[in-house]
Amino acid sequence: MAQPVLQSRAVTRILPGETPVTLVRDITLDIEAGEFVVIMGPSGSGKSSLLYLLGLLDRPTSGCVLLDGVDTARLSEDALAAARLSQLGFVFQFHFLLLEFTALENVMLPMRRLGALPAPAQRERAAMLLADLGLAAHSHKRPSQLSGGQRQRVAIARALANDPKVILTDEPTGALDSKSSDVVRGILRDLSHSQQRAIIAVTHDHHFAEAADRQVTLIDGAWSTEASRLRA
Ligand SMILES: Nc1ncnc2c1ncn2[C@@H]1O[C@H](COP(=O)(O)OP(=O)(O)OP(=O)(O)O)[C@@H](O)[C@H]1O
Repeated sequence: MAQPVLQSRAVTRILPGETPVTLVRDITLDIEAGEFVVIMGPSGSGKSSLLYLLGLLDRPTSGCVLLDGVDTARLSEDALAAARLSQLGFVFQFHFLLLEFTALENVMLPMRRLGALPAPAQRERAAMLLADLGLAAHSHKRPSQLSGGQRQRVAIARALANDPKVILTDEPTGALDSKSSDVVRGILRDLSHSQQRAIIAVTHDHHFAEAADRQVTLIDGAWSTEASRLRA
């Protein structure tokens, strides 16, 4: 069987302090290439904390996260940043696009940071990604000239800029109307099934259950019994 693209092994994250706070405990999860996994659970159950750990934005207190079989605990901060830039894509509830840049320039940014392509190729790829997401006519607009759904599609194009294996997304439909939410869920599903990218989505949006391959649930930082049963 193929190596899972992203794995967490008994990951626990405790915030130290006078009263330590356990964000997540003993989380084991394997995510395959092309798999669309949704993480659900009540507010405060640790979903975003887990996504940050899986996205190498935070380090576990114990346990480990493996990216393509590599134990990321061994990586320096610089190496982690390089792995995030080249292998992971992020989409958050609020788009975090740079307001003074056009859609095209926003999508080019991660490519400029990585520096693997010459500028004309970066521009060409950004235009292609925007066109694939139905935004060819909007590539020279700034975020303020776009609708919420269009901005979120630009954010998805930006997440795809460096051709990541994994897309991690936190409430991608949280600020969208139901029509735009349908579009975003469909795009994420297509990215997993047609492009073989692993998609991990944290959400309260129950419509994701229909789009995803697998749903797991956190309660108080740990898998719920039901999720454990599904994993068995
Ligand atoms: N820096 C912090 N200091 C103290 N407590 C924190 C910190 N970050 C998170 N927490 C707590 O850890 C728990 C998990 O938070 P997290 O944001 O991961 O939950 P969540 O499931 O994503 O919530 P929501 O659905 O409301 O976004 C919450 O009880 C939160 O208050």
